[in-house]
Amino acid sequence: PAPFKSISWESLLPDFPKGPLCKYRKKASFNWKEMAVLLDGKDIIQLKNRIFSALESDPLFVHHPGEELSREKYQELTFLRCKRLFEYDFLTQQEIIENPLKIFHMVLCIGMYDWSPCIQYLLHCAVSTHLVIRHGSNTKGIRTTATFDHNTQEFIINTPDFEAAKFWIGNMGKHATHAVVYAQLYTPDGQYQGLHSFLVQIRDIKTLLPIPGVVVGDIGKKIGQNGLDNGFAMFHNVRIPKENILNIAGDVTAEGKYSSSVKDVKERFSAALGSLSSGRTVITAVSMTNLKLALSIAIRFSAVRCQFGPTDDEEIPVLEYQTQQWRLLPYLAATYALDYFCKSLFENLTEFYLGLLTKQRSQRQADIGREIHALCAASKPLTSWTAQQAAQECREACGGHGYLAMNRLGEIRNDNDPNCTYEGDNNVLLQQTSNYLMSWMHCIRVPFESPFGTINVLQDYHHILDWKFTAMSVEDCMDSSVPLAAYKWLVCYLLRESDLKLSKEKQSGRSDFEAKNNCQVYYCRSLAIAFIEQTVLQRYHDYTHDPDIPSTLQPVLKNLSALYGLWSLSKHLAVLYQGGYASGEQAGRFIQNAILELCYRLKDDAVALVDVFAPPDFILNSPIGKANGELYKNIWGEVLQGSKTLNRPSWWTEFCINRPVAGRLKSKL
Ligand SMILES: CCCCCCCCCCCCCCCCCCCCCCCC(=O)SCCNC(=O)CCNC(=O)[C@H](O)C(C)(C)COP(=O)(O)OP(=O)(O)OC[C@H]1O[C@@H](n2cnc3c(N)ncnc32)[C@H](O)[C@@H]1OP(=O)(O)O
Ligand SMILES: Cc1cc2nc3c(=O)[nH]c(=O)nc-3n(C[C@H](O)[C@H](O)[C@H](O)COP(=O)(O)OP(=O)(O)OC[C@H]3O[C@@H](n4cnc5c(N)ncnc54)[C@H](O)[C@@H]3O)c2cc1C
Repeated sequence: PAPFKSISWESLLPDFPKGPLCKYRKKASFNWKEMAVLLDGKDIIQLKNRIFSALESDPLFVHHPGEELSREKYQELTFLRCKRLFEYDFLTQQEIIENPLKIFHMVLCIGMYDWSPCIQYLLHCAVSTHLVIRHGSNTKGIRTTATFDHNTQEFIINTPDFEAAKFWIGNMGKHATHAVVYAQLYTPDGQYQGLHSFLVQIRDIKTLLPIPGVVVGDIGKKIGQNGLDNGFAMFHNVRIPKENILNIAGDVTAEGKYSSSVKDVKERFSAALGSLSSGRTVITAVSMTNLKLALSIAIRFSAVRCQFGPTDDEEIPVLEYQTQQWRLLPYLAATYALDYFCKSLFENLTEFYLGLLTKQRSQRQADIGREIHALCAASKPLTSWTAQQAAQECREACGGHGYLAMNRLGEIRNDNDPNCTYEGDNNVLLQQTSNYLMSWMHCIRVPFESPFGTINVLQDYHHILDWKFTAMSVEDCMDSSVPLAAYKWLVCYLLRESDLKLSKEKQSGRSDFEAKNNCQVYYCRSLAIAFIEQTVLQRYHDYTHDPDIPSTLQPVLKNLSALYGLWSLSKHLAVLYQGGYASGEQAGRFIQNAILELCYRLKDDAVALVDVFAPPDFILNSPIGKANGELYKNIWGEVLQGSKTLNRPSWWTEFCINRPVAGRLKSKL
């Protein structure tokens, strides 16, 4: 990040309008602008400002308060906005090469406005990764085939039946003309060669009508993201040129012989699916961004909305209540920890991609691929579920106003929901992470490390299993080193227990498949979750305790780190006791009291902490979340903009004239 002193705050981060939120802003222990510059740096803040102001000034992105768009209209508008994003072309190639993290910020800025155009745009950009890949979770079981015909030098793509249809595919419902189709490859000798991807034209580029042999259409209304057109497709012996195989995993010669630099079918499978890691990393960040949106709204609301008070004539902001603090502030801490984690994961991903681009074939490159896969297969579940729970908590934390669609919490919740499912169902993905961790069990006795160091904790496995909770007071628990130590024990313990359970299952005669199935709940699933929480906390703890962090910001950052760690850990208290890490009444009580104390200490910083990451009002688009904190004026302003707010309903005669005759239709039997 750029150094603090060289920056002009006025141009980069303008002050917020005066209003009811000033009271809390004045109480903050730190300067929110200094924090924003520390976390993002001047360059990224400028990029964000550029994108936000382009969207705000563009009539195509204007909001339509009080207006219900039909799905067809919303899809059309989304497509126009997506086209406009291509016209803006916010980043030059040079900028991306110099700082790939800018792609990440660009995507999230657009998504803060609306995920539908953002994802549509991403999917168009990412056509080279995977527009279509579908047999649900079990990708090995995809039944679409690609058979090479060496007489015509074409692949024949075929969907055997309706159940094998591609379904859910983004952009495919109405407008995609080409798709990347994953299919099982067969060579003319009848040999099966595994999963490969192919570029297939599905619609005519001039008329948008389907190509002969392709049945393609829209799957219908979804719970959220309705600007996006998700579709289905079936292929009836559709012929595509030989060059359309995307030869990541292997290729076919003109004579129909299969060749691949990766000999092992299993490795080819991983290579074919490797691109999914980028999607999962992006979705981790998308979910974290939803946390930012939901919390910006709920915390600003809570700082202004007053209910009850110590005396009859004094009402206090609901943020002053312990419950409200405990419901919201741990999610605020999670947002900071996950934001940092997302950036670091993206950097890991960039290293992986650079290796791919420079055709690295080293062991390290392969290990990076495995580690990234294990990390994002658990970070996507962690972050999407955290955002899901937070969106609901924020909705309720804003009371009735949270349920008003104009305040956007419902949209955030519904648009976040599929993050738990697409690019791999969360529960299915967690198994990938636990498989990876279990695979390290055989190395436990020799020195080992992973490229990003996330499994290095296992080097001290035997020693860590003897650790105990040693804090002697609440004050002792106020640093993230305490939950971090507990997490290290938890990961080692759950790894040992999962391994033991698997061995027992196998010893009792169960097949490998059955044995694994019987270890899912309370063992492997908990292991994967504990591992990713520990990794997020480790990275955030290291960051917040770095001596280079300005002393003006370090106390609040350390509080956030401690709160995130303790709050996440508190969900595992039963296992900490069960496994003997904690004992007696005090341990649990210290953790609970430390959480409450940290919430209390952070409450006066909460508004400033959301000011750091909240997008401008136009982007946040929530009257109760506006930066001026004028809750009631903002709500009224929006309510009165509805074109029919004060109108008599078109069906008024049904009420006033055609009155019901009570009991007229009652059964006479
Ligand atoms: C300068 C350079 C800068 C570069 C920067 C990079 C920038 C990148 C930006 C890119 C943007 C990307 C855009 C994405 C847009 C995202 C926006 C959101 C839009 C969402 C749209 C939704 C799209 C979809 O949903 S697509 C469909 C996705 N479908 C799935 O995910 C299916 C889920 N199922 C699976 O993935 C698999 O089948 C799985 C994992 C369940 C495997 O099950 P199975 O039991 O059959 O196999 P295993 O025996 O467990 O595995 C065998 C072996 O393979 C390894 N492996 C599996 N997957 C992977 C992988 N992805 N990567 C690596 N390795 C993998 C597995 O670990 C096993 O290995 P072993 O060693 O044998 O254990
Ligand atoms: C909004 C949206 C957009 C999408 N866009 C695309 C797209 O562009 N391209 C694309 O290809 N796909 C897309 N998808 C599909 C998506 O990738 C799949 O829905 C996802 O991978 C989950 O697969 P599934 O629906 O078959 O669920 P299933 O696998 O049928 O899962 C059903 C339930 O069974 C459980 N389950 C399954 N297997 C196991 C197991 N082994 N152990 C324990 N539990 C298990 C799951 O946890 C889940 O709760 C999209 C989905 C959505 C919701």
